[in-house]
Amino acid sequence: MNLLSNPDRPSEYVPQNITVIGAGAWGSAIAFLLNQNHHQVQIWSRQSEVPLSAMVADSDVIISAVSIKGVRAIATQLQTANLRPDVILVSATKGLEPATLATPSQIWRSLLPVYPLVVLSGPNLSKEIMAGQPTATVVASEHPHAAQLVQNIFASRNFRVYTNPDPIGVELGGTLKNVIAIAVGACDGLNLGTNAKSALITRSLIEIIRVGVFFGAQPETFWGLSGLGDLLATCNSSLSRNYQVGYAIAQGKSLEAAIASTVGTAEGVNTAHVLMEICDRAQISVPVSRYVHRLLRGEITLQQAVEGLMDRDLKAESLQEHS
Ligand SMILES: NC(=O)C1=CN([C@@H]2O[C@H](COP(=O)(O)OP(=O)(O)OC[C@H]3O[C@@H](n4cnc5c(N)ncnc54)[C@H](OP(=O)(O)O)[C@@H]3O)[C@@H](O)[C@H]2O)C=CC1
Ligand SMILES: O=C(CO)COP(=O)(O)O
Repeated sequence: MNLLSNPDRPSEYVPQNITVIGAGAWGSAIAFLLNQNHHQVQIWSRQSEVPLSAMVADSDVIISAVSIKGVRAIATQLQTANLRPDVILVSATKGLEPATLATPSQIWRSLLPVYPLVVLSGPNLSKEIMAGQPTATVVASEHPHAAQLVQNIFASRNFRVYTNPDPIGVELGGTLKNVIAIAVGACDGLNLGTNAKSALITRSLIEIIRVGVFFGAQPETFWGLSGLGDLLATCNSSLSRNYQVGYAIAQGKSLEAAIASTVGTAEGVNTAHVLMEICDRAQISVPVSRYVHRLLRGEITLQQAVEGLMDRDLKAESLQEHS
């Protein structure tokens, strides 16, 4: 059945098969939500005995929830798989690829351009979702019917899903806040107070928007769940792995020890490096992210980062600031 052929289908329409790629924290939470909605869900990971190409053969929807380092390998495998012609691809990764500076959706689009792609992102701490706590998210696509279909398959009493027509904006909100969560974790680890934390979060949102606009995103997207919403969630929760890394560094741990003490992937560490390359090339002013980057590279101490941010030239509170 062509899932896109009937835009007027009833909202309770249930696809036959969904494959979730990635059995980490996020892939497991996604599968949990879909199982609750009685879909036929299968999870594939590198440990699976069934080849990916065999598992996806009958899938109506394929959801990728692997970390950024796995995205290209997975999309490349799917290029030679015998996919349904009407399959919908969903990208749930929050990261940037070092070799190409690409976002996950840019990788998916370049390798599998013929299939509608939906980006799923929002304030979605997996442990809260697995505990059945109320959560909202965003599904964004240039194909409105694909976004609506993904909205319908996920929506439940505990999981409220909004559509959005700006996939790159939705994706970058979720990706770039990981760098900021490291800064805010460090801020909390140093007990710098609520004023400092609010200033960090608010000024960081401005720099996330600057980068987003460079990528062609709509500024208003970043005021929504996938921007401000995810920034607030990740910067206010010790469940966030990125926050945990910043907090551990403030406790005196090395970056290596901070990463080792964090269960799961903290994408913000890699994202900080890729983001700096993008911002250096495009001359985008991102002072908070830049100090996080210098801290992670061991170029400055945390105390120097705090002083450096506070000592910068005085300026107007403007979005249009350049370096
Ligand atoms: N956890 C959360 O609350 C949320 C996470 N995200 C994002 O989802 C992504 C995954 O996060 P999360 O599940 O938490 O991380 P985990 O560390 O728990 O899991 C990482 C997943 O990526 C897979 N993976 C890593 N490298 C490769 C590779 N080279 N090829 C194939 N698969 C690979 C792992 O497979 P394997 O087990 O075989 O190593 C595993 O399934 C990240 O981008 C994260 O930012 C987004 C929203 C919420
Ligand atoms: O993206 C997330 C919540 O929306 C998860 O954040 P962490 O990757 O920092 O745990």
